[in-house]
Amino acid sequence: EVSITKFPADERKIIAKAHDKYKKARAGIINTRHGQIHTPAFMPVGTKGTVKAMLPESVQTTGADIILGNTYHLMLQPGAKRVFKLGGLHKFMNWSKPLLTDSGGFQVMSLSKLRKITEEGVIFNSHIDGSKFMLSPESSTEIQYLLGSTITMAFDECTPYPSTYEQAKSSMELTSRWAKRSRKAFYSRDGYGQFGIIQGSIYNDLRLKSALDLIELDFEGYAIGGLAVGEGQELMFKVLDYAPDLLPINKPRYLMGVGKPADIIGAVQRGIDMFDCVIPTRSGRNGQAFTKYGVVNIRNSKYKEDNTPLEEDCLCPACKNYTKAYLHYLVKVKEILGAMLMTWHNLMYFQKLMLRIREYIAQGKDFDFIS
Ligand SMILES: CNc1nc2c(CCNCC3CCCCC3)c3nc(N)[nH]c(=O)c3cc2[nH]1
Ligand SMILES: [Zn+2]
Repeated sequence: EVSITKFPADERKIIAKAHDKYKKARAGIINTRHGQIHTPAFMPVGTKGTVKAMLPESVQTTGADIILGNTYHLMLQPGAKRVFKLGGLHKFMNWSKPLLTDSGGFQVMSLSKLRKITEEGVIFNSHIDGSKFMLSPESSTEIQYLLGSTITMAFDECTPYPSTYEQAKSSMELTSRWAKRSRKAFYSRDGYGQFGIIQGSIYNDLRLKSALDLIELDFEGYAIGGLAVGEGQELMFKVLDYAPDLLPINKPRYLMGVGKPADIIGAVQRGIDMFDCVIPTRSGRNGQAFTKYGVVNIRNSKYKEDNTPLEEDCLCPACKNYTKAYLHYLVKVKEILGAMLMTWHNLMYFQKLMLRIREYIAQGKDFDFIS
């Protein structure tokens, strides 16, 4: 029977670290209806039903087990009911592996114009044509069902940073009430799961209360929200020094919106299993390549006659068949192939990082220095 098992708890695949600094790092497998997810996992972002500039089969060759769909964009255009009628997002975008969709609240706050937060949900105007929409725990959960998400996120409010204690408290309490309604609206099926999202900003008692409220709802996994919202790495790690431990040890923990390689390594060391971030795709299109030598801004004129690959031992098409000079040229003249090759390399880089982290954990080795 395939289900979103947390980690094969009986086999305790969670490998507690010998070295006390890494005792919270763990490697595991999440079994879903659409295949396995090896954790720690990086999830590329597919904003409008596609990982920009990539074919799904290319995303697969980078090693990604799961990608993100986008509830906010897809509900506006082409509409969740239409995607459902067309066979669901997996079929629509030709991605047969796991799909995680965010609940949409975060995108509404960052993308839509006029919007109003009420107890019921968020009322907003589409950034496309200004028409009026409402996202609520019920409608968000239904939209994610219609899209066919493997992992559905509870509808939450991402508490802005900075927030006073009072602001963070009332925001977290709203998220707890919405989580209850999201859980009630979720149609549970084997191999599919719903994750709760804890809030509480930087206040540890609020983070604890949020975790207790959500643990009661027995989600298949838990996300830590309200981070990577401008607080900076130091403060984020301060919260991560305790927040993951508030969550059930045998269920997946997802840190939303993170992050750069160093952020990912630090968060894995603190017990996080899943990540999503637009950095490899968005910065790739903007000419930034992640390499073992650091970030290469390929538009820099020092590369215009550099006949060497980004990374001599990288197996991606950009490194196997092309030079920095060619990538420099393509990005400068805004050729589509430039976006494709830079994105492909960055996704490969992030997946290689996750693979090495999983290997180091499995071998009981420290993985502080890799990035
Ligand atoms: C970048 N930092 C950050 N992102 C957060 C996100 C979004 C995570 N990424 C979703 C994808 C974005 C691109 C399109 C597809 C969905 C957060 N989402 C929710 N629901 N709650 C957060 O507290 C929450 C907090 C976040 N912090
Ligand atoms: Zn490469």
